[in-house]
Amino acid sequence: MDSASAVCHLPTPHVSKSHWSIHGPRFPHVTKISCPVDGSTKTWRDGKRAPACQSVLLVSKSAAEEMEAIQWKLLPLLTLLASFLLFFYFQNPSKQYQKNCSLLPYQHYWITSNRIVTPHGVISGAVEVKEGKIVSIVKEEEKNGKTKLENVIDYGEAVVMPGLVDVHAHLDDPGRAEWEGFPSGTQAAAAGGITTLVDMPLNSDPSTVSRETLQLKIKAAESRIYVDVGFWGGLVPENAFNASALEDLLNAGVLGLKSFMCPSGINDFPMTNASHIKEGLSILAKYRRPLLVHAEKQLDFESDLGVEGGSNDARSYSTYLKTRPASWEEAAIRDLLTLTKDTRIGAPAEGAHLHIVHLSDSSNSLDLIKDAKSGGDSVTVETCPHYLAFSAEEIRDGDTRFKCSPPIRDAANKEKLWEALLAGHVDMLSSDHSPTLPELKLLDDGDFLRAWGGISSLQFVLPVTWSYGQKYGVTLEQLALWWSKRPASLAGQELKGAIAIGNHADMVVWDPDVEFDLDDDPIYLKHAGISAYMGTKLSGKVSATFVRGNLVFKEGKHAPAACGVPILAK
Ligand SMILES: NC(=O)N[C@H]1NC(=O)NC1=O
Ligand SMILES: [Zn+2]
Ligand SMILES: [Zn+2]
Repeated sequence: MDSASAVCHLPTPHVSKSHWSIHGPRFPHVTKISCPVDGSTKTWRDGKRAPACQSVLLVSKSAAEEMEAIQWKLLPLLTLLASFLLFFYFQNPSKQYQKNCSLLPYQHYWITSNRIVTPHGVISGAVEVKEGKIVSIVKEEEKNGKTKLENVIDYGEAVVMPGLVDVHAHLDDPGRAEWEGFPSGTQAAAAGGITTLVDMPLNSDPSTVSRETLQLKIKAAESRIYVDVGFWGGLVPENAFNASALEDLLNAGVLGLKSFMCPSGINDFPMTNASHIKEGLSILAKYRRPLLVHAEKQLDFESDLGVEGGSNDARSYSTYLKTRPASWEEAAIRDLLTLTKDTRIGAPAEGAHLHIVHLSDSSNSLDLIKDAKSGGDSVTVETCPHYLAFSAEEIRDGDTRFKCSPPIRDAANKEKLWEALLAGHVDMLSSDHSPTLPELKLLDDGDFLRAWGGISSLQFVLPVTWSYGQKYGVTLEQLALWWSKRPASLAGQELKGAIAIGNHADMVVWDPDVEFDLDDDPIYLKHAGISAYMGTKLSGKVSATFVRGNLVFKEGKHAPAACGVPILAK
């Protein structure tokens, strides 16, 4: 080697240690090195070829030759080692990974059932899953005579449906993980057939209102989620008029924004007014992502509280109901719908979309929404299982498990809500799973006015919808539309929400005919006791849940590793 023209090829750290000393803390990809011959130092970026190294010029010719000889001797060994590792990796790309992520020993398999719910109807046949995706769907009659399937899991008469996509859950992590948390919440979701959750920006601490706070969420979710989780960002007065802050939050990957038109119950998540919401919609238009709004507007209400014939007993549900009348929902929705005219085709906020969360009032509020939709506003609305399952008349004094906002209204309202859902005026369902610590539910006092408002339901939403929907003739296709297809589309997840070729293999297997006692089953919610559903029986038992092809839940057990992924918008 001609020492005068020697170029110092930067060695990899382990090979170089005998020739180069590495100093100080190693920042990712940047290391400080020094030359032992002349003591000069440099910073070195991994993998980059360095400029001519004067230090090496001082290395004697024989030393340089020695180095080269060693390198040549090591080369075949290293090549052999590298090919062995590569061979092992490509032969077995997912075995190591899958061993803990899935309760199945393979990644290419077939699921067969007599009731597979597809966008083209319920079929008897087989779904082929490979490396996390659905690669083929074969009807029973088309299968005959074809090659024998391998790795078949036959579910017989059990229903195979797209996994549920719950666009409204409060997992409270980080900061209030003692209320719920990513591990417990996503295990409950998996046990309930939910394969994707979108986490609300409030009830965690801090609220998700900036790039930095979103990053805290993502960090808290890392390796701790059993299903896929996306995040809504908060639209609050602090960021609403700050376009660059909102864009920063949207660029960081939130799937859309969420705001409140009344106090949220969380100090660092203040309510917005119409002008904040207008600003939010104008930014969201560029991103084509939705704004979700809690639509209740406090009015100076003439309440019956304390007047003759009325009761102001805080333990009585009717007292609470009177504090949040349907007119609050109606007033908020009326305001919102003056803004959504801007979302029409050709209007200034075309591309933005407004989604009204947890509608309870099935009367005037719903009529306003219907009109806005028919006028071309980009608007959708969800309701929740608790508004479809319960009615005010049945809620016993002091049973604050049922406290939520907007409140559960009377039985006639519930009937109309079902009608609207069946007629397609309510677009989708969500859990609004919003638990807290049992002591904040004030179960002992039974004070409806002071107890935390929020229903705990995540694990039960599928059997609840099915059981209470029987009376209305709910079909499997409707369930898939309300719980999977439409919410996936709201969240911008076009590869989720349907059993279709090319989609993520997110599926739930459940038995509509099996009735079970909730108290007999393992409950994965952090505080099962505060759920209004405990102590009841439901039909429709989940037996298996697949997330991107991984069998994450089977017969009461979860896969050992939490392999859900955070979903970030691009
Ligand atoms: N902060 C929070 O979770 N609030 C929820 N609880 C509830 O009952 N309705 C809500 O919006
Ligand atoms: Zn809400
Ligand atoms: Zn909520």
